[in-house]
Amino acid sequence: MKILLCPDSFKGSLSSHKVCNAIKRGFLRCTHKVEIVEKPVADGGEGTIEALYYGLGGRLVKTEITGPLWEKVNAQYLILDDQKTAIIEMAQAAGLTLVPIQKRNPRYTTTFGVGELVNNAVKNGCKKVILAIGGSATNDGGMGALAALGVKFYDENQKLLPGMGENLLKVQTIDTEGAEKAMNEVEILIASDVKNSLFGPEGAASVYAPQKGANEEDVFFLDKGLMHFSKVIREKTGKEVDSIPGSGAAGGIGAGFCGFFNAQITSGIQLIMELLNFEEEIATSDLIISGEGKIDRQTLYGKLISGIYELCQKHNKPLILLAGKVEEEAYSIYGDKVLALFSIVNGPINEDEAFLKAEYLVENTSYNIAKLIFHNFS
Ligand SMILES: Nc1ncnc2c1ncn2[C@@H]1O[C@H](COP(=O)(O)OP(=O)(O)O)[C@@H](O)[C@H]1O
Ligand SMILES: O=C(O)[C@@H](CO)OP(=O)(O)O
Repeated sequence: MKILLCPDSFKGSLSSHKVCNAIKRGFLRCTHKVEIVEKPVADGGEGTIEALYYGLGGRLVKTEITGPLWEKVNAQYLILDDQKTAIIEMAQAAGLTLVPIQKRNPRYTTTFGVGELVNNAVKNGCKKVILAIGGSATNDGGMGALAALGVKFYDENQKLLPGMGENLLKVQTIDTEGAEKAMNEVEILIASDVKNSLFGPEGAASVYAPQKGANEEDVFFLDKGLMHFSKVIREKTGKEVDSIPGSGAAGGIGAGFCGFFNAQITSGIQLIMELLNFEEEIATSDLIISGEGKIDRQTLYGKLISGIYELCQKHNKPLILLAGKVEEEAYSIYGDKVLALFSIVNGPINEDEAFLKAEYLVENTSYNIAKLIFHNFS
């Protein structure tokens, strides 16, 4: 029997890799007569590099770059074995978790470090960059990243503007003369975790800026800024970036890249599943176990598990889901769709305790699942 383990991370408590290990331990406590394949996954946000490094190998490059608050941070990206493809996780340079709660304000955070990572990869010989976006602290339309790659933005007085949400509305002229020439030979594939448009009620600022610390006034200001920014990009390049699905992901960084470089936005989940050869793994497995921190109404809509679920349906394979929390609505929504749905907690414990015991609880639930599967009823 082949069992495929492909959980997302349990945000706040366990990386997807740790969830895999704990499930495996649970099964091995029960039986060794089973082939277990571990494929930790991620949706393009935090944890993407870790999951892809585990699945694809390659070389991790560590470097110091500019963080979202303009301070220095350590980050890493992955160069695949072809030596030409780099995988960059935006959250490493501009992630929300890099900003303490009291300092969160997407008017002042920057994606400058994302541009530095791209530059570093290109200087290391990469011709293709897969940029996984999401989990960001920024709303700068990619202005910071573009600035790090040599694009200059000026206000009406010809004053050079640092790339951040606060300055989007001030951009009057754009100078691409100094842009890195090597970028002309680079293909950028932007793996986006969501499909939002750049501005408006479904845009980057309205939907995601509040979780980054913006108040109502900030949201209004940033939304106007992104609209203006796309207008000046259109005037400069002739490109309409605001209507591209996913241009509103991660504070609009995809829009900026599509405006000035050879970039395309695609679904992060689909891309990661293709890179990790998921369809074949699922088609050749007897049972698939996945999960995430919380299974709720949104789980099957656009999130990573929805992709896994669709492939399980296609190949008629049973899927078991594990989660720290299973919202009540989830049982009625998914109950008939998946083979089983388990919360790992073993009693009315609080979240701190659940996080602390998470590894043990995943292992224990998996042990019990294994006992059920391998019990001989005859
Ligand atoms: N070990 C755990 N036990 C109980 N609840 C958990 C655990 N880990 C994560 N969670 C819950 O899951 C939430 C995160 O949901 P998750 O599905 O992992 O991420 P996302 O926000 O991307 O959907 C956390 O805020 C927490 O409520
Ligand atoms: O970074 C962001 O703006 C959002 C959407 O891309 O990501 P997440 O909701 O995963 O933090």
